[in-house]
Amino acid sequence: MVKNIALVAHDKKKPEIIEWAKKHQAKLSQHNLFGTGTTGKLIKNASPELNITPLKSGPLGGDQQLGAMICEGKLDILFFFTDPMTPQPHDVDIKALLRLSTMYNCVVACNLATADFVIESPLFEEPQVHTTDFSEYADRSI
Ligand SMILES: O=C(CO)COP(=O)(O)O
Repeated sequence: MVKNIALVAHDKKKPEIIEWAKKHQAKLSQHNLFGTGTTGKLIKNASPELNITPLKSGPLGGDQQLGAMICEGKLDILFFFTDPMTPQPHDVDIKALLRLSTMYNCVVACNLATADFVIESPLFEEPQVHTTDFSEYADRSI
């Protein structure tokens, strides 16, 4: 089952996601890949066989673009290697992206250990089954 997958990393975590993507390129290459600008470019340089659709750089709106994809049901998995030790100028966008991921039951891996669990899971190849039950938000316009 082909999935839409995003690859994103903060600057200090970029070497980690580049290596991780290279290690898992055989699996990742079976799916539709998206990346925030800088992360996507660096992964593609290191693993040219990974066809990554580039979005804006994170601080220029890339996180927001991914959030919009999640709202529209167009993203299945978000691999987002975050840096918990460095303040980010677009912190509000990062929080918004992670909030929408939670809201819409998007699979999210924010570190290497979880990324390994997700990509090695038998569910990785299965159709996505988790959707959000919006009935508790019935007073909202969906
Ligand atoms: O800042 C990011 C995610 O919050 C990532 O953006 P870049 O991939 O453009 O560095």
